[in-house]
Amino acid sequence: MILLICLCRRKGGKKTETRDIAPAKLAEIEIPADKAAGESDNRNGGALSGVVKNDAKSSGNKKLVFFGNAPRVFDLEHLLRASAEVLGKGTFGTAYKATLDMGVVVAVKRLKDVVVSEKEFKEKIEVVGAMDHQNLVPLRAYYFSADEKLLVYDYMSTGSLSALLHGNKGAGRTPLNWDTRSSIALGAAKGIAYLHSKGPGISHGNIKSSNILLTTSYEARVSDFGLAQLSGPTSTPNRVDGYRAPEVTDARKVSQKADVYSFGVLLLELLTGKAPTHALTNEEGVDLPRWVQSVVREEWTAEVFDLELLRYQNVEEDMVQLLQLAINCTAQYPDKRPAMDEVTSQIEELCRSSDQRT
Ligand SMILES: Nc1ncnc2c1ncn2[C@@H]1O[C@H](COP(=O)(O)OP(=O)(O)OP(=O)(O)O)[C@@H](O)[C@H]1O
Repeated sequence: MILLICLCRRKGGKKTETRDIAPAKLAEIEIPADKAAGESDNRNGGALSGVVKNDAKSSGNKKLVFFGNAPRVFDLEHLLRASAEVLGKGTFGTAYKATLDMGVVVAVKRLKDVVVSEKEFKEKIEVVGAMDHQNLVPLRAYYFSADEKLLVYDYMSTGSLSALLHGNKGAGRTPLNWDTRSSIALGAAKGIAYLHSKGPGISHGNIKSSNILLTTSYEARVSDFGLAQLSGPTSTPNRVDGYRAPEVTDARKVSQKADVYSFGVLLLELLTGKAPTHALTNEEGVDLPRWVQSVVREEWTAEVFDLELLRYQNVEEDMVQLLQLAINCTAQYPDKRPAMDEVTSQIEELCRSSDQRT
């Protein structure tokens, strides 16, 4: 999960956005040992200190460790005093929206089932914190103690692509047009390609629409990078969810080509408006790659595309090309899938051609 943060700060009552994440440079803030209390989970609207465990005393002076050069406008004490609202429970723990008393809003992920030692945790999380790209949600800071592992990210107020696509089907829903969908696809592709560019062993491992977060101008930021390697087998992503590449049997051992498969499913989701679900589960949804390939190409326009997209007829050819790319990404054999930088260039080209047409 990586993050670009728009740290939403209120300065003199005005909301500002900070996006400049510098290459990882650790700065540590001493935290008082007498903070944090309570055991309860899943609180809505209470202080974060009511959620986390009180192990700061027994663990000595634990610190909130920051990444990057952004100004340190809060410390652990502020964070624990923040009012917390549950955003959702994910594979790796619970995410909270935390509003600090000076007006800063951040997202805090409280990790569960961390199996690695403190040393290993630090090594792995520093890799995450070092990622710096405008299409990633930046990890701003972390806290590690015996009982609590907290990650602090920029809070993305527009929420996730999943919520946008599937959350509100009612009359008040804002339709997502082609330009927005294709630029979300491009932003997400760039974020993933950046991760892959950091080395052949680096992959995201949990690409899905709830991990594509959006800025207020609908730019995509990929989140949740690097968490699978911190967790035990029980909390590895439940990838029998339609995004998992067929060759992935252990969700902790993913690959760049498995990310490409998951990204292909994400493209299908953007184009069809349907949530992917594995064919073997009984949940609502469809096995998107299988379903799309069962429809003959001549019927794609009538059968496959989200109805909301059909009003943009001058870009139909681009939609078909993106669908073809999604099918290539979801090829059964990893070697047949394109690399993420190739996927990015193709979407870039598509976006350019759509721009010329509109
Ligand atoms: N930085 C953030 N800003 C705003 N919302 C966020 C942020 N991080 C997570 N969320 C939202 O919080 C909810 C829970 O997120 P979380 O990443 O914990 O689980 P998930 O994406 O549903 O599943 P998984 O753990 O498998 O990725 C999701 O709706 C997600 O979109």
